[in-house]
This record gives sequence, structure tokens and C-alpha cells, in this order.
Amino acid sequence: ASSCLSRRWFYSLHLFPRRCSSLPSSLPSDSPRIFSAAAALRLQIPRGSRGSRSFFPKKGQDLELECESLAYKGLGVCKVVETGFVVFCERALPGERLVARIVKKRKGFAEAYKLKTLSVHNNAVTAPCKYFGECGGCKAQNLAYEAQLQAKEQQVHDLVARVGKFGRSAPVDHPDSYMMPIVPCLSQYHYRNKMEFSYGTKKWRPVGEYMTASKEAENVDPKVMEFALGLHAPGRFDKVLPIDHCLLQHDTSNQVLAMIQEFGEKNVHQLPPYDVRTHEGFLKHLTIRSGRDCNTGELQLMVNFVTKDDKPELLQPLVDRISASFPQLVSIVNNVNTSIGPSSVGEKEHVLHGVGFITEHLRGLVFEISANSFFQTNTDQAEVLYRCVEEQCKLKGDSSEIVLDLFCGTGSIGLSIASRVKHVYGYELVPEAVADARRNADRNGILNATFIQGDLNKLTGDFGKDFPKPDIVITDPNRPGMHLKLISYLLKLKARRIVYVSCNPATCARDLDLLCHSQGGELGMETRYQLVHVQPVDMFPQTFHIECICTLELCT
Ligand SMILES: C[S@@+](CC[C@H](N)C(=O)[O-])C[C@H]1O[C@@H](n2cnc3c(N)ncnc32)[C@H](O)[C@@H]1O
Repeated sequence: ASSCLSRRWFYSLHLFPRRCSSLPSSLPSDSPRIFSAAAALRLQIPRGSRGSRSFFPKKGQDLELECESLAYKGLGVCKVVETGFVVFCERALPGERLVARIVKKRKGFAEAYKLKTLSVHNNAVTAPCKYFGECGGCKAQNLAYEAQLQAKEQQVHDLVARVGKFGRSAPVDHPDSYMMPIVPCLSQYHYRNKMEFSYGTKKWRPVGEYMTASKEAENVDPKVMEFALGLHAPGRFDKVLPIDHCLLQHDTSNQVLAMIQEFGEKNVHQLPPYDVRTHEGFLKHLTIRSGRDCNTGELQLMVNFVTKDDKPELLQPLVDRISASFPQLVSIVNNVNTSIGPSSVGEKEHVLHGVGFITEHLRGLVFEISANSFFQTNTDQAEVLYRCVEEQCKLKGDSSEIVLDLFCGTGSIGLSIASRVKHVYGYELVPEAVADARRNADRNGILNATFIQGDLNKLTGDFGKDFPKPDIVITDPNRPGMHLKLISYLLKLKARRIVYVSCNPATCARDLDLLCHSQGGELGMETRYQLVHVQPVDMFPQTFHIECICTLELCT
């Protein structure tokens, strides 16, 4: 059992009633590499509830449902009260009785949106955010934190058991147990060091549950160009809910946001927001990041304006205003992104104020973070996550081991264990992140770390020439998980241990299956790994996002 979590938490979690959904045991056969939300849904249909067609509700029909549990991504798994037919419903919570309207019919289940709560769910709490229900952000605020943890732990267990084909774990105290209780996060609000907001020309006006949920209400005049800065309304790429205060970010970041809002409203013609439909306008995104001065520990802020055009001079009055008001702003940058897609990564960057990066402490090291580099968004909980990763590496501590850190970002995981190993080799796609990783190694006096830029989704025959055979592989891919070629490569590489950090347990479970059950199978490999440890860590309270660490040992 991991020493990085309290066993008492496990028992307290089990005071909540558990309803284990029974999930089908395999991935959809059509395309195991494409794991869409729909596929995730298909995977989670309770077996006994596949209704005959006569039980199938019609599109547009309003039905009374009872929510039984939460599925992947926080969708409520509900049953139609009279028939038991399974319906997945957004914002439905376990124990809630509700009225919902069917929006999609699928084979054996349906999808619905909530119209009205008839009786509240178990573990109901009052959501503290004024935007709750209208904002596409943290949707779990009205669920008690312990119940959020329980739902996340259960989802990881279900996915590993069914999609990964490992079966249900033995109880935590049993020597054969692979599943560890989730590690809670101490700060349940104000924990994010980075928030990304969107500009738009259409304001989403909160008018209550019915309107938002139905998506029917186009409650703005399409001809009027407005100034909107905030977060997208749920499921709406073109509607921005204006936000001047987000409970997930630092209070000072909120003050900066409010000032940028006010300035934008008053100067809409000089700084027009970008329209995602017409592709006209200038301001696309605003990112506010926070860190700490490495000497004083004081708050540092970075603001990044993503614009359609390369006209940094237009931003100068706003830059002067906020930099004069907030001494914590050590960096204001402008990333120019001319594409019509939703990306906020710039093709060109201008530093408009300060140094162009912020710093942060993590595991006794100092990290420089630039605007386009990935850095864990919950710094305090990243300490916990990285400590768990290090424990799972089971390092000998004699500086004899080689570690390969795949998807390394700014190098933070590898650098945090460099003092205990012979050499760390980090691999990362984003050139700015690789540059940060190299600078971070220098800044911390670390000489035994090498960072290589490359695309792990496009492995060539040369891959592996830059590093010796590793003893331990740490892999931390983004949501789509690892490419099949990378999994094949790892099976040939035969490192003693693989520590897989994931922010998407569905794709992680799929990859674990391939790493552990491919003997003589589709990859034609004889190598086999054994799953020894699954550790969910809550990095994102009030949301249904899940992080977990899964450890594999090479079978000899
Ligand atoms: C979840 S982050 C993990 C970063 C780092 N391990 C950490 O803890 O800060 C995933 C990283 O993978 C990188 N990445 C995404 N796609 C990639 C690819 N195809 N090849 C290499 N790196 C990639 C991203 O830029 C990002 O830095």
C-alpha cells in the first residue's frame, strides 16, 4: 500500500453507499484507438438494463428518472422510473429524482438533459459559485467533496477493471490488491495556477437551469456585436458566459480579470473581441497564470493575450493599466494565433511587460514557466502527485538507474528525481517547454538531465538512439493517451518498471490493457507487464476530471 495516503480516508470514503456499475469487459471492436466520449458511454451501460425497443423512449420525450451513480466525465447514470431503461444525463447526481428530456437515442440507452429536480441527490451541498449551472467549468460543486472523491475513485476502478480487463481489485489490505484509495486535495477552491478565458462577441446571459440546459434559447440578438470575456457556456463554442470572478483561481488573479473585463467593455472598438463564426475581431483568449518568486515566495502573475493579428501595439494601453495596478504582474505577453481553430497556442510571441515567464517552487526546485509550456495546474497537489510517482519508481537510491520521462513538459517530474538517479532523459513535443526544461535543469544545477524535442505520436526508426536503455519509464501523456507505436516500442524496450501518469483513466485503461495483455496478440509481443498499483489523486476538486498513477512491473 502506498504510504502517501491516509488509510483512514479509504474507510471514511466507504461510509458512503457504493453502487458498482457493471460494465462490459472489452473496448468497442470497431476502433480501439479512438476512444470517444460516445465509446466511453457505450462501455458503461449496466448489462441487465438493455431494454427492448418497446421500452425505448422517444427523442423529445420528458421522463421521470432516478440517478444511480456517476459514469465517466460525471454523467449521471439514471434509470427511467417505470421501466428501468438507462439514460445518461448531464448534471444528474446519485440519489436525485428528476425530470429530463431525451435528446439522443442510442442502441440500448439514451441521453437526456435535466429539466427539473424533483428530489435532491444524496450528499447535496450548496454550490458557492454564482455561475454554477450556467458555466461549463466546475460542475461538481453541488456534490459534497467526499462524494466527489468516491465517484472518481469508483470510475477509475471501473475503467481499469473493465476497459483494462484487470477485473475488480481485491480489497485494499489484500496483497493482490491493485487499487488504492484516492488521495484527496486539501484546497478545494483557489487551487488553480492557470485559468484560460475566451473572448467572444455573444454574451451568454444566465437565465436559469431550464434555458441553459435546453440549448434552445438563443437569448441574444445575432446582429449585435457584444463584448464577452469569460468561460464557454456548456456545449457552446460560440457563447461566452462573462465571468469576473472564478473560485478556482487566486483572488489577485480575479482582480486582474475584473480590470481586464472593465477595460474591454469600455474599449470594445479599439480592442474588438474575436467572433468564432465570422473570424473577425482581435482578442481571442486571455490566460492568467500564477506562481511564486523563488527568493521571497511572493505571488507572481503572468497574463497572456492571444490575438488574431500581429498588432501588439493595440494592447499597450491595457498593458500599461494593469501593470501599473498590479506589481505582482511580472510578465505580460501577446501570443499571435492566426488560425481559425480554438487553439490558444501562439505562432509568434511578444513580451509586452516584464520577463516573459513566471517561476514556481515544486519539490524543492525552482521552475521557470513560459506562456506556452505545460505546468501542473494545481501546484500543491502536484507535490503530492510527484511524491507518489517517485515512490512508484521504487528507485534504488544508488544513482545507478536511467529514467526515461515521456511527455515531460517543462521537465518537472524528471528533474524532481534527478538527484537519486544516474540520468534522466525527457521527451516533449513543445519546443518552448523543452527550452524551459533545459533552463530549469541549469537553474537548479542539475547536470544529469537531457531533454529532447520530438513527437511521440510519430515515432521513426531512429527513436531511442538518443538515450540508453532505461530502467524506469515515466509516461504522462495528455488526454488521448499513448500512440500504438509508442506502446509497441515500450514492449520492445522492456524497462523494469513503467509508471503511467494519466489525466484520462479511459485511455489509460486502454493502454494498460495493451501493455499487460498483448502476449501473442495484436502487437505480436511476448513481453508482458503486470499491473501492481493504481493510485487516483484528486488534482481537480469541483470538477469530474481525474488523475491517476498506474504502475506496471515487467514480468520475467
Ligand atoms: C499532461 S502533460 C505532462 C507534462 C509533465 N509530465 C508534467 O507533469 O508537468 C503532457 C505533455 O505532453 C506533451 N505532448 C503532447 N503531445 C505530445 C506528443 N505527441 N509528443 C510529445 N509530447 C507531447 C504536452 O506538450 C505536455 O507537455
